[in-house]
Amino acid sequence: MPVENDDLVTPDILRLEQINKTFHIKPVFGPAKTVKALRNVNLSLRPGRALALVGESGSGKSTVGRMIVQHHAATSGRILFEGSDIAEFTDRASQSKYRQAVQMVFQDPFSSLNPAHTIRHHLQRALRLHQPDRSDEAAVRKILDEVELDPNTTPDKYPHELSGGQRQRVNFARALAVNARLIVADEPTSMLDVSIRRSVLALMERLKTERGLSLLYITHDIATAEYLAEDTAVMFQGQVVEQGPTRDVVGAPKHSYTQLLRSAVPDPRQRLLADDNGFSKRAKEVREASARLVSGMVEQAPGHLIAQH
Ligand SMILES: Nc1ncnc2c1ncn2[C@@H]1O[C@H](COP(=O)(O)OP(=O)(O)OP(=O)(O)O)[C@@H](O)[C@H]1O
Repeated sequence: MPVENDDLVTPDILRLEQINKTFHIKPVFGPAKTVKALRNVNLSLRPGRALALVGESGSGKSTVGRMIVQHHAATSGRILFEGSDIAEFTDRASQSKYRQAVQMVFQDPFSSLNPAHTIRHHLQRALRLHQPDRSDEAAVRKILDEVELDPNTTPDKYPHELSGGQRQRVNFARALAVNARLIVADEPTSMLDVSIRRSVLALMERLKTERGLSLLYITHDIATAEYLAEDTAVMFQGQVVEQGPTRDVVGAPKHSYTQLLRSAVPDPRQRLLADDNGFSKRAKEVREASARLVSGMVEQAPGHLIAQH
């Protein structure tokens, strides 16, 4: 189907509209503080696609993820899932349906697995709750096979008996067991060995294309966006500074902060010293300019939006 038609008929699975999030911090000592973690964030994700949310530490990426899974409420703005405002999912039935449909995979693959239970227990529990007619051993084996874990040996293992990469695969298997439609993956590969990061990204890509899963892929590594995501949004200090098709945003960035992020892809041979050809000075200037309030987004090419400050 041509993309133009697809654009017309496919509604977003997820949409953030003018999201603001302010944290009020009351330390034991010293004055109370407010942190504007998100400022007027607008994002959208199509079903069966991946959106990469890219930015350095503290830019607000995880806050976006945690708001989508309702760990935090928005200070203002709306989050729409399949067209419905998630703030209106207040009764038990609609909350449970939403928590089934949207699953989060965290950076630490151990954090959401219970060390006292086998992998079979984790998956059967998820299946029993959400797909009771499919909670047998065959279903466990099929899901393990789907995430490329050995269906013969894995069910009896405990989380500590698996590698980090295998544990992360179990987390994706659990999302499949509950029949999730959207996975929010917050730095899912950053605690894994470099050698296996790519295979976990490849698994996510496969779940997207074969299962039709939608993915919000949160990462500080802009280079990996190209591998997985059709669209990319770049955040800095709580604001989206550039967004659009990944081939444009990552391939030909227009905002000076995205360009900085691209140029900062680490080169182990290069150290940022005083004689770094002005890179540090330029980086400081770009960061200062990019932190200013976004006054609007200019459409550079179809769907490719650049913040004006
Ligand atoms: N629960 C909280 N209470 C107070 N401040 C918070 C809370 N969560 C996040 N923040 C603040 O909000 C800002 C954005 O944090 P967030 O964790 O979303 O950034 P991030 O881009 O995901 O960074 P990282 O990759 O380091 O997690 C930071 O200034 C952070 O200190």
